[in-house]
This record gives sequence, structure tokens and C-alpha cells, in this order.
Amino acid sequence: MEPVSAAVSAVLPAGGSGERLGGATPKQFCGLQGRPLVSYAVRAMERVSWISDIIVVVSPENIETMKSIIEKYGHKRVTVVKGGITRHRSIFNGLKVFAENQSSNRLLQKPEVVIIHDAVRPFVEEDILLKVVTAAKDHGAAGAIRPLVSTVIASGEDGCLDHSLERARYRASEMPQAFLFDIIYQAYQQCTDHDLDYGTECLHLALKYCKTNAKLVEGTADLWKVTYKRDLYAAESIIKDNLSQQICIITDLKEAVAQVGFLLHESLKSQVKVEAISISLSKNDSHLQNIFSGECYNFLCINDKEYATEEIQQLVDMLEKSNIPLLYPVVLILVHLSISENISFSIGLEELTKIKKFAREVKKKNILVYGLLIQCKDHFSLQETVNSAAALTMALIKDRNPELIGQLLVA
Ligand SMILES: Nc1ccn([C@@H]2O[C@H](COP(=O)(O)OP(=O)(O)OP(=O)(O)O)[C@@H](O)[C@H]2O)c(=O)n1
Ligand SMILES: O=C(CO)[C@H](O)[C@H](O)COP(=O)(O)O
Repeated sequence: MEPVSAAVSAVLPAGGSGERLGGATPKQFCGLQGRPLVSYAVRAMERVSWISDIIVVVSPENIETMKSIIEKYGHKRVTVVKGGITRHRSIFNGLKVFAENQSSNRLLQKPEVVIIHDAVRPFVEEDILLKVVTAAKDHGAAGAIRPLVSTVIASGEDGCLDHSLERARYRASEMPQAFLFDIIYQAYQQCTDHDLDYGTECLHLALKYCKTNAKLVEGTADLWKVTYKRDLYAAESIIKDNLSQQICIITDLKEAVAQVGFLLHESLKSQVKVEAISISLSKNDSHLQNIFSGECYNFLCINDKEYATEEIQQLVDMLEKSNIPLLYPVVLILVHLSISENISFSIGLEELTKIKKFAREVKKKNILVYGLLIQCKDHFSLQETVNSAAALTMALIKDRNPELIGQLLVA
């Protein structure tokens, strides 16, 4: 697909109260893996280099909250705008910052194409954004659609079925949508109060007021809108699933450690992408730096020392510097290796307390530390223990349970 040749900006309506979801916090501010939902939608726009300005529209009482989210997660190119009492009114307010001088916001450069995307649809990829923007350039308006899950029916005044629609002919209108700015802005300017208060479809406004038939673009299944409580659980599961796709195994150069690293690699590779590196942490390995700049959020650090304080601290420092834990919690599993005839418990209470204390400290940096003991009598029983360690590792990275940090699991 051709790169975008138009100036593009985005408006994210985030001014609702989330009545259907319930609870005191509007859904856009509910935490997913510790970060508010709205931040995921902002991040999805921000990582697209060809989107210039990102307007987030929030209700007046949430302006400060939104500003602190932007500050905390280092979001760039974002302007916060005061919302209205309905979604259409909020979107219209968002569009106005490109067209009218406002007392609280400076006038921003008017884009040729504007994307409108609900702040409560966190999984929007560059590919679909590009498709709707390109289609909007050609057709004036475009929006993502999905097949209907249920048949749409109409009931009569008596509460009985009046008629039903042929499901295959209809589609669910989703987001993102994109418009030539002048078209959608003119449409909003002509809206009646009834449109602004009861309307739910921006594409319809472009058709009604600007005779623009939007191009409909097939979207992906995860464009759905977080509406009910169960959607928050689903979104959290998707995020966890995405975060557990890759793991980096770090070993030092000792033979026994490298062997366990190799066996773990073999055992894990059918379930996740595994990067294995064998290094001396103190050398600030460049390969490790590359992994930090990638999309890896899970690290398994194997050691045969009692408690490798210095090495682990170095790893934590490197992670922190890389900014990886800013947006997602990072899982760091400290594997303690003990292969000896004498199978007596080789870690004392003092060490366990140390790990716990350390884990509590680094949790503040959004790094979840767990301990894992691989202990066996000889190299023959090693494979079985490693398989158990791999299963525990998968459970830890899939679950990312903050309550279990600092615990030592025995493989
Ligand atoms: N006055 C409003 C109402 C809604 N929205 C935003 O429009 C998007 C989609 O709306 P919806 O899912 O209906 O959100 P809520 O209105 O918050 O939910 P509910 O209808 O359950 O109260 C959300 O990002 C929501 O914050 C908005 O900006 N301003
Ligand atoms: O799907 C959409 C676009 O067509 C909107 O997200 C949807 O209409 C929002 O409406 P509501 O606030 O009533 O859920």
C-alpha cells in the first residue's frame, strides 16, 4: 500500500461516563495491566508516524486526569479538549480545535484527513488506519466494518416481532473512521440538536449533510468497543496474550548454566518465540540492548550463584533505561540453579527475604520479579525438572500476577 500523502490527525472521543460498564470510574480510565484504557488508544495513534496531532476529548472533570496520564506515560503530540454531553458533541468539540480559535486551546494545523476513533477501542493497528485514511482521501469518508454477530430485528409497539433484517446484507459499523476534514466538519456544522443528542453514526452525518457515501473497509475482530465489564476482562486477556509471545533467556558463560539455558530454550520454543543470550551482564551487551529496543517483555535470568544481586540489579537498571516497563509490566524470572548430590534446600530464609524485598522495590518500576528454583541430583533427572520449569515460566508470563512477586517457585 502507498504511504500516506495527506496531512492526517486524529480525534479520540473519551468524554463518556461508561454507564453500561458500571462502576465509579469511566471505562476509558480503567486500568489494564496497570495502565488506563485511554492510554492504549493514544499509544496506538502515537506510534503511527504519519499521524500529526492526536486530540483526546474528555469531560471537563477529567481534564487534569487525562493530562496526568499523558505526562506519566510520556505521550506525545496530544492535545486535551473539553467534551460535550453526547459522543457527537464531544467529537464536534475535538474537530473545532482545527477550525476555530478556542480560548483554552491553540488553533492546530487543519489536516486534510481526520481519523475519528473511540478511545475505548484499544487494539487498532496501523494497517487499518492506513486503509481508512486512503479510502477517505478517495471517497471523502470511510469506516471499518465487521460482519454482524446477531440478526437485527425490529419489534412492534406490542413488543412482538415486526420484521427482521437479512443478516448477510448488513454490517456492524466499527471504528476507526476517517474523513476529509472539510466534509465531516461541514456535516457537524449543519447537524440539528437531535442529530447531536441522539445520533450514533458519523458516517451517516457525512451522507446526510454532504452526500458522501463512505467507503466501507473490512476491519479486524479486535476493533470491538469496550462497553460492558466483560469487555475489560477480554481486553486484559488480549494484552496479556500479546505480552507473552516472546521471552529472552539470559545465561552467563558457565557450562552448567548454559546447558540449562539450552534445555529451557528447547522446552519453551514450541510455545513462544525464544531469544537466548549468553553474556556477562557487566559488559553491557549490545545484543541485549537490541532485545530491549524490541518487543520483549519477559526475561529469564539463569544463575548458579546463591543470589546474584549485582547482576540482577544491572539487568533491572538496563531495563529501566530502555523504557520498556513504562508501558507494560515486564516479567523477570530469576532462575536459581542447583545441581548437586545433596538435594537439601539450598536457599536460606535470608535469601528468600532478600528476593521478596528486591521484588517489592522493583515493582515500583513496573518490573515483576519471580524466583524459580531448578534443583536436581544429577544431569539425568535434569530434563524433567527443566520441563516443569518451562511450564512454570509460561504460567508466570501469561498470568503476570503482581501478588506473586518475590515468591520462589520450585520446579
Ligand atoms: N459525551 C460523550 C459520550 C461518549 N464519548 C466517548 O465515545 C466513545 C464511545 O461511546 P460509548 O461506548 O457509548 O461510551 P460511554 O458513553 O462512556 O458508555 P455508555 O453509553 O455505556 O455510558 C467512548 O470513548 C466515550 O468516552 C464522548 O467522548 N463523549
Ligand atoms: O460504532 C460506532 C460508530 O458507528 C460508535 O462507536 C458507536 O456508535 C458509539 O455509540 P454508542 O456510544 O451508542 O455505543
